[in-house]
Amino acid sequence: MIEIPDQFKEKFTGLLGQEEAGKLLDSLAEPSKKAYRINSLKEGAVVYSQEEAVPGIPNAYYGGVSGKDPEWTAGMVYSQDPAAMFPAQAIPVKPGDKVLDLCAAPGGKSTALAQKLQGEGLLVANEISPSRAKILRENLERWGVSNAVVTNCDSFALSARFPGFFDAILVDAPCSGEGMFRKSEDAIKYWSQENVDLCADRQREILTEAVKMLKPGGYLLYSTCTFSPEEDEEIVSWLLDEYGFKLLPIAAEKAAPGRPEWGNGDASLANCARFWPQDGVGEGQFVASLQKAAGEESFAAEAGEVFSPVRKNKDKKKKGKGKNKGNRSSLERPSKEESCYISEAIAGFNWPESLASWPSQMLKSQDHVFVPALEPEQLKGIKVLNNGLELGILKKKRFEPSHQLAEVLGQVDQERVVDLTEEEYDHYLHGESLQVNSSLKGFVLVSCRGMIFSFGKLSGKGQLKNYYPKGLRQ
Ligand SMILES: C[S@@+](CC[C@H](N)C(=O)[O-])C[C@H]1O[C@@H](n2cnc3c(N)ncnc32)[C@H](O)[C@@H]1O
Repeated sequence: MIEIPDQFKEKFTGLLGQEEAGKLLDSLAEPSKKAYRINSLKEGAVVYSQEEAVPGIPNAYYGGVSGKDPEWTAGMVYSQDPAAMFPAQAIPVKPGDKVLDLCAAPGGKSTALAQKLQGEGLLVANEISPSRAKILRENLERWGVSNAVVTNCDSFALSARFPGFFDAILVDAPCSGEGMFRKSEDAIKYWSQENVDLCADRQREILTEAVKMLKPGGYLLYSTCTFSPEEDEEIVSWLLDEYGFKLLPIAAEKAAPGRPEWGNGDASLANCARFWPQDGVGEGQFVASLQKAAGEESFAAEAGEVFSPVRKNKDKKKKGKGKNKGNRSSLERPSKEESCYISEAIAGFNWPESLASWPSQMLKSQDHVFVPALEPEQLKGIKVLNNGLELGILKKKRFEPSHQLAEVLGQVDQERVVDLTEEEYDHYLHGESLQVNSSLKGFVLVSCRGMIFSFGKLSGKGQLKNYYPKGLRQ
């Protein structure tokens, strides 16, 4: 391991005292903690040990997972630092809410937020880096999320489109990464006080835009994986002073409280949660759960723009004329003939309840057919990687269902499934076609140990054509 910088040691000895700083530095020489979450949107038994639960996080356990296992390819599990599970757990989100994850890649927190929404409402998952946004999209796809919009832009572009729009916003800010010292040599190599200060400036910049997008009374969750007060208590103090937020307590038994004296002295800063590696939960993490004052003028109302997500709450579904009808003039609906190809190709599959009305919601953009999570008009000027559920692609007089659809259909029991042996599964992941024992014909879902991870196409004589995406093959 690379040597921890002396300036870091001195800084934290000054802040924590000799004894506590000694514990922190000793813990940085220990191996990092591995853990994983089980996807409650899908059913299935995972083989990994569930002996040691991560305290305070439902369906989360200590232990490693492999990206080659069906548990992973079928989106049953997500590998995540246990302390990093707390931000998404702490933010109050319920099905039907409109939620923004502003700095979202690779998607640990977005997948957890999608679980809380249970397919109802909207998740906008944004990432500024194009390569990381692609990974974010893949992770949400694997998780079987159909009510998310994955965007690739900066916070300014988003705030211009979504004033006063969101019920809850998670800002897991880019930071100096001191809490990642055990996991990443780069975090140590590039650490400097100058970088800490630069990160703090960028965090204020990102949060300024986040605040504009939050409804009055909405929730803001701010988190970092760093220890420096400049990026933690000082930022939260600024939010309290500048915007009148209220700090909410966080249920995290093993976390240490925030340090009011490291910020503006406001006693409520103790409501923040600090995870230190020496506490034994996981890596370093800082979490602050805030609520915006209610009754403030809504930016959305001022701007005269109030949009709704396409997916409604189950109990709020409108019968007859849909509210979203009529504002899609610029978008095409598949023709009758195309709708027939689509229905034919995907007949016989069971759909999650939240997507029950997909046939009346689908739209076409060139050859791509999708069920939007948000009216596309609202996303003008924003780089969108995915809006809702990509159903598939229209080819000459036929339709090919998408990989995302396979992962979404994996949420519910299916009859049109071919379950592969572990050996067959390995071949399928490589991209090979297989001879299997099945009399089914046409598109089928492909699983291993009962976990659906792909589409395939059967010839009727047991020849299974491989539809596992080329970019994901291993
Ligand atoms: C701590 S990571 C996010 C981890 C993620 N929330 C998760 O749980 O998987 C911070 C992310 O913010 C991104 N980022 C950096 N500057 C940004 C900006 N101005 N707006 C949005 N995202 C930004 C980084 O590329 C990085 O992916």
